[in-house]
Amino acid sequence: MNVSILGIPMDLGAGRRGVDMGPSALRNAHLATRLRELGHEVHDLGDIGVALPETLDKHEEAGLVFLEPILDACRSTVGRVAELPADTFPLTLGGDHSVAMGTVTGNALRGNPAGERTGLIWVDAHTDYNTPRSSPSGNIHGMPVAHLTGLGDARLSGLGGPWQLRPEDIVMIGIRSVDRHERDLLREAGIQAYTMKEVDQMGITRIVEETLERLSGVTRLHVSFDADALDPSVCPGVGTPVPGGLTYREGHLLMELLSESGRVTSMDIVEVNPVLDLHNQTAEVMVGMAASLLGQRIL
Ligand SMILES: NC(=[NH2+])NCCC[C@H](N)C(=O)O
Ligand SMILES: [Mn+2]
Repeated sequence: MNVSILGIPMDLGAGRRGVDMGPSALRNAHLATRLRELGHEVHDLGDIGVALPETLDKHEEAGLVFLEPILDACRSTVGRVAELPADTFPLTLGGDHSVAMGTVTGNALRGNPAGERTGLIWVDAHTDYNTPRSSPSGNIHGMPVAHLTGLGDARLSGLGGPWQLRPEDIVMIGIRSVDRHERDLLREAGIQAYTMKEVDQMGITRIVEETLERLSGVTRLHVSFDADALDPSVCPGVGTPVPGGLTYREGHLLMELLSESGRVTSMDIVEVNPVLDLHNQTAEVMVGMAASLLGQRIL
């Protein structure tokens, strides 16, 4: 396959600094080499330009911290991803999870004049379904999914023009941290979320079967993988760790089964924070996850 790597070195959406170095840490963990070893043709397109917080006044507008520079980066990302050829697999590297507003929208619009439906598999400890009103922090990385479905601030929810993600086309896996008002919004939208309780009870295999069944009507499928979905013992380099996460093998099994389905058309790796990491362990684990999604097998 043809794989296009694109970095979005942005930490403006997170409460702690450091995930702007995520793309660099992932490249250092031999991302491209690992994928080439699997037989893929890999093109690294470099990084999207993102403003540095040191050059900005910390600006909060209507409950949204750093709205303007985040909007700029997401708009550039939409443009860059949407123009990629239909036969390439975009692998986008965050950055905090607010980058997903750009990557998901860009992939949904990419070579899609007929308006085919896009499915989103959100692998995360958090549902990231806050709006500026429900958010306890004002940090935009807690809000991308809400904006993708049209809630919240009109500038962020309008990144795809009239395009919006349908709540029925979203499945979340690994969830164990949801804010109080965020929970009500999720329920109202009817988004399918497999919490860690369901992961424990049902196992990853059944969850993947149900997920693919639920998303059987979509032709394009994006996986947005937040490193904090995995347990902090596996991925310590994250800004908002939550105990009780996916094991190393659960993460790989999830990627292996999705890979076998042959239906995933793009992926993000986000929230890798080298400042908080141990010898780049988190980036190395996440490179392994991408490799499993792109065909790596034990035997
Ligand atoms: N992508 C993330 N790490 N999101 C964490 C969000 C934390 C919290 N729910 C908030 O909205 O502030
Ligand atoms: Mn997230």
